[in-house]
Amino acid sequence: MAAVDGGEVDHLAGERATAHFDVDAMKVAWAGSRHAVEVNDRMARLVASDPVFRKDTRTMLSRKELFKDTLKKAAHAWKRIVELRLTEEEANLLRLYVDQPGYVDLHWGMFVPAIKGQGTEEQQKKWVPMAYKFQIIGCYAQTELGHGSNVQGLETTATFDPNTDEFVVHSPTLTSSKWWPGGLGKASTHAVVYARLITQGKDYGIHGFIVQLRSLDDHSPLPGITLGDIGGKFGSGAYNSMDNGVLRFDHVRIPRDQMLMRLSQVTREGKYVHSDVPKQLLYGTMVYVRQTIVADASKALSRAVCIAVRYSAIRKQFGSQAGGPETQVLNYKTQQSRLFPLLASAYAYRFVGEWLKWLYTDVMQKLEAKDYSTLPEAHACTAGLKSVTTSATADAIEECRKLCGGHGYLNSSGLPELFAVYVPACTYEGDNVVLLLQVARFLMKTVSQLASGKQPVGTTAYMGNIQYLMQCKSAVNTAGDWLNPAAIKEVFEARALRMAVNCAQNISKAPSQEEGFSELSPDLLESAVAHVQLIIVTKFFEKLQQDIIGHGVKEQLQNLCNIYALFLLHKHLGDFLSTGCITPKQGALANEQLGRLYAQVRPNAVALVDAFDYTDHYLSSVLGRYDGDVYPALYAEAWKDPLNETVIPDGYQEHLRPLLKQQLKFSRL
Ligand SMILES: CCCCC/C=C\C/C=C\C/C=C\CC/C=C/C(=O)SCCNC(=O)CCNC(=O)[C@H](O)C(C)(C)COP(=O)(O)OP(=O)(O)OC[C@H]1O[C@@H](n2cnc3c(N)ncnc32)[C@H](O)[C@@H]1OP(=O)(O)O
Ligand SMILES: Cc1cc2nc3c(=O)[nH]c(=O)nc-3n(C[C@H](O)[C@H](O)[C@H](O)COP(=O)(O)OP(=O)(O)OC[C@H]3O[C@@H](n4cnc5c(N)ncnc54)[C@H](O)[C@@H]3O)c2cc1C
Repeated sequence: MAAVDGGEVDHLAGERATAHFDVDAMKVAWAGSRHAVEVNDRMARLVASDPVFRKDTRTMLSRKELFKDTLKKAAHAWKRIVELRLTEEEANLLRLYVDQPGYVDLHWGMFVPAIKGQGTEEQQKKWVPMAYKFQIIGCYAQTELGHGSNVQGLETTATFDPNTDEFVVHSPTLTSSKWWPGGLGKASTHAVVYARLITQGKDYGIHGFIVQLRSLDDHSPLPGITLGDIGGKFGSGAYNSMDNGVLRFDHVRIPRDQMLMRLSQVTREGKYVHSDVPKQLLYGTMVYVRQTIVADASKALSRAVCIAVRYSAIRKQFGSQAGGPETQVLNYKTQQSRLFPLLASAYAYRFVGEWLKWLYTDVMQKLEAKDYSTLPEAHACTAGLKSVTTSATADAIEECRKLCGGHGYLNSSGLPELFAVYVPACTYEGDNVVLLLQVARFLMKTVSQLASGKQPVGTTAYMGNIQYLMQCKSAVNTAGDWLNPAAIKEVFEARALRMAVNCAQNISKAPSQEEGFSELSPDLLESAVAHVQLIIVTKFFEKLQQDIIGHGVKEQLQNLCNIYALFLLHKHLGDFLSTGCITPKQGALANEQLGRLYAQVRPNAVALVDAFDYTDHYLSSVLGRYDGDVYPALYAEAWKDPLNETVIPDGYQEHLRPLLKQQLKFSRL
């Protein structure tokens, strides 16, 4: 039981008793190993039991108070990490469970990886130990006021001066101001800055540079540097704990050896030398972070679903006859058909995230061995999965809020803040539409190479089966036939391939490839989504092939996998019908099967969210409490609001009383 701060009575005990599987074994399947369950649990409890990490009044703090609270939590987390000699794995989890975005996320998540990925060994030796000891704090300064998506359009310049062996970093225009980097506004002492490298009069495009921003003595900005926070953001609490910043350079000089030189170098004389590696490795930090964002999607989605499932089991409406009990809203078929696909998606994203981590590690090993062949696929997979999982998760959190009715709209439900903190994931680390267009570009390239006989590999291997997939017809005859993984995989592959081939054919009719791509871009987005959904479905099926232990665990995962796939089929029925992959009758059978699967999930629903093993502290929701004791908690929470500090509100004398008196006068007219 994970709820360290839950009450004595378990109002959900009845729900837990109906589960048909071993919840502890499911925790292992979810976390990836028994070790992962143990370390997650230990770090979550450590955070939950520490009063410094309280967050129940976070949404009521002013921006300044919230920021200071974030600094305090980050410093305290670091103190605990050092005192307890936590491993890197433990420290990362501790920060995750602190659950308050802050400069440390960018320091560990982007600054350090950028230096490790793009710095030479010598540069890593110099900078990484300082970063590891927090002697410096770093951020990732790429985006500018004028350009974010178009990285090649960035305007900041770094001009080499051979007289002094320095780069001169400069912001030539207002739009070249760095804008958005997290941690930049108030906390960072250093940044990895992306700027156009100019040497010997030639512009060599975007490169990374380590730039010191603030004094290590008194934290004041160094000469020539203008720094600040860019202002309040969407929602209460939420991402406002982060100091997203603005940065301008006025001819700031840095030593030549602060250019990140693993991929290309500038010599003492100012000669530009590019190593024999693809230029796109410059984007490596983004690929790394996109991969972690997919894992985060399952975390955020499972959190929202956990709240909505538990509350739906407690909440009762209608159905009372002659004083009998009312119906739990979780028993309504509409509630199930909205909620259970989200539950299934949380599991699907968890497993595809696990696979993506493996893919990323594999590609990195190949890159070390100078094999760059898998780079395009790694880019397409990270970009596509980041895009599809974050968009669906943001929508799902909002759906969970609605599934909790009016109380879901209260900050104390945890859902508004979760949404506000999560929704920028659709934009940062690459706008989701821009990233899907990258996937589409990769797909169009793969389709065009089919004609030349090149066999696609990896996640596009199915395209090699083009003769069959372009004309096959689904053999599904009964609702039960949709439980056959081969039947599902076949229609997902046929849909993805046919959509891609249709796009490629239509592009080829345009005056130019570029015009065709632009004109067809809305269709290309849908084609990219179909391909990415196929990856997620396939990886879920592959997970089921693995050794899954524990009573009933595999059966539950099979149900969830089928729900995920058939829900997508139902939602995108238009794609499957218009490409001729299935008939309307087969579509109806899929929907019939979905209803049956929902009925099988119903008695297991609460246990399936218990398997996420979240503490009440992490959930931070009165509706999602482990013990289900929702109403007293809701009632108590209301009284914590600053508005309830006085019975008569501030402003009564100036603004309410005169109004009430004036109304009296009018009523005499
Ligand atoms: C309640 C509390 C909850 C707690 C919450 C917890 C945590 C929250 C805390 C933190 C959140 C974490 C992170 C937030 C921080 C965010 C950071 C950022 O946003 S950093 C900035 C990110 N910026 C972007 O992503 C920019 C997007 N743009 C691009 O990536 C490129 O410009 C784009 C669109 C790919 C285009 O590239 P470009 O070179 O201009 O052009 P082409 O399209 O022509 O591409 C040329 C070829 O290169 C290939 N390519 C492109 N990218 C890559 C890549 N990354 N890797 C490999 N290859 C790549 C592309 O396919 C082309 O290949 P071909 O020529 O077609 O073969
Ligand atoms: C909370 C948050 C944290 C961030 N943290 C950082 C950070 O730490 N460091 C950093 O460097 N940056 C950071 N960013 C910036 C982020 O990476 C960019 O905002 C993101 O890459 C999107 O770029 P943009 O803002 O230029 O959007 P734009 O590209 O201007 O997007 C505007 C619209 O145009 C559309 N669009 C753009 N190009 C195309 C196209 N080619 N085809 C079709 N449609 C297109 C988009 O889909 C979107 O609808 C952060 C952003 C946010 C919101």
